[in-house]
Amino acid sequence: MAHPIDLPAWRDLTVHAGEMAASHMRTLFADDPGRFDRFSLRLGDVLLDYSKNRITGHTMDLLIRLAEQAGLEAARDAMFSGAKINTTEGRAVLHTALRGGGRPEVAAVLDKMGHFAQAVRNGDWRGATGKVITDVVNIGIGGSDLGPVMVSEALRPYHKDGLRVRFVSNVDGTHMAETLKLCDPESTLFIVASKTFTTQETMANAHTAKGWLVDRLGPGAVASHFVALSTNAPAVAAFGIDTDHMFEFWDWVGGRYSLWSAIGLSIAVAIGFNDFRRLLDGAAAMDEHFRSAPLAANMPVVMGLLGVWYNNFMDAHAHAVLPYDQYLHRLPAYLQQLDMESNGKSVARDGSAVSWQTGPIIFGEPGTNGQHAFYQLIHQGTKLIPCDFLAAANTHNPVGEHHTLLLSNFLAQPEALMRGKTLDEVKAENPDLADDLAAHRVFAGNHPTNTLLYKLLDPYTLGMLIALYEHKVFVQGILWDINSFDQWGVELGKQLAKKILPQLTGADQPGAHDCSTAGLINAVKAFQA
Ligand SMILES: O=P(O)(O)OC[C@H]1O[C@](O)(CO)[C@@H](O)[C@@H]1O
Repeated sequence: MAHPIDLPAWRDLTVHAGEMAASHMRTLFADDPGRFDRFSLRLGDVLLDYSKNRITGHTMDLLIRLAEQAGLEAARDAMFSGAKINTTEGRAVLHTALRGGGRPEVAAVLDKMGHFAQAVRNGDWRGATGKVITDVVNIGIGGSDLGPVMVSEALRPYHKDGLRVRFVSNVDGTHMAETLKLCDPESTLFIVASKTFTTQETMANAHTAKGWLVDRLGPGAVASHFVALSTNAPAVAAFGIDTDHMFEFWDWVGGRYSLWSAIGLSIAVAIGFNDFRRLLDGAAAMDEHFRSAPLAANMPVVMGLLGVWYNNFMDAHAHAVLPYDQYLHRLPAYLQQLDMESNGKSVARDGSAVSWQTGPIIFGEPGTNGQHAFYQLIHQGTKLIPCDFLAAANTHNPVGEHHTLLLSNFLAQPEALMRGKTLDEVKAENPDLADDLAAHRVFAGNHPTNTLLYKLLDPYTLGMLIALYEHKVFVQGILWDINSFDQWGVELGKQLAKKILPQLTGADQPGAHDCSTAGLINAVKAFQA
């Protein structure tokens, strides 16, 4: 395939971006009262308003043309068909098959997960001394942690009372130590979640948890207090977990796309299998939309293209995710892995170096916390930062006026970012203010936002939202001609950490390091002496 910058639509968009530089969204809205209807999409109980973007109908036409010229539809179909599109690892990319039905091996594992979740929840599965499980600790990192923890937090209203689900990821012993302080070994179940079952952090945490349990209940207790989620049965057995207590998945499920697989077991235990199924069904509905809706009416396609528009034609380097929904407080962290591990690449699919920008920096915090932290820079700084605003129209917690207050902020911020405030408006509000002081109160506006409004954060809707972002990331990967499904960039640090480990613990002198790293190794040892 031609590189994206060589596509005719890329050149047209470059010219068009120059034309758009002089226009302001205020004017676009003033000139077109139908803009909201024209630039919003609805799928079930999810509404995407993308009218507050620096776009016209012509912009969208050109972006769609770019997608067509980049072969987006064929690439999407190749993913769904199971073609080995992860070429650097020779793997298919089939997380959509986990929620679509049709694969007997997927159905069998889901069935096993359902029975297990039910047994833990109703007290049929007990600890070694006969106690009911009250605490479930998921031990995993990256995709084996971020998806489960984000969803588990998001669906707290659906948790079973009296059953606590905890997550340990960091190799920092503090994470495990502080978690174990909260657990009773007799009623704690550990879920060791690792696709490879070799990840250093997870293995260290799993061994520590096993040691803690064995010290208190003896080695015979491991069978009732440990289960594994993995693709690597021999490593699970070598760790000491009976493979009957292993929930399998496959190499065609990428770590950051794995919450729908056995990796979601902690979610199924927390919310019950029926609600886990609803999560999968919501994702499947978004898959079907992505697969069948025309590009111009396709939510993930539109969101992906808008990101490309700012990233590649308007010099934006970051993208903020701003959930006005406390239950989504881990969404930005989850999306950091999904987006940045997928699209943080600088080599095109043919192995050549890219000469265009790829994935943006993703960051965010729940609203309204972010408003009192970093929104200043988004409103008045020198950088263009497109934002996604998310909120539920209805709350699980109708406490006083809170939800209306929250929604008023959720609606006000995108309006403020779009409109801005002119010097004349500042002066009209403050007639006596000197010009040099008034200048500080001016807002340029014209800051782009997407707004995702949904009826209620339930499992189905959450499944739709997550799949929406997965496919958005896919769309962008195709447009940037990169492989969104490998992650070679995590390897070098792992390799070097392995070399440094014996130098920290033994008498070995640090060798083959730069003088900074060697100096720091020696300083650590000196402080520890
Ligand atoms: O599930 P595993 O094999 O322990 O891997 C955990 C994470 O490590 C990575 O390979 C690198 O960060 C992620 O892609 C993955 O989600």
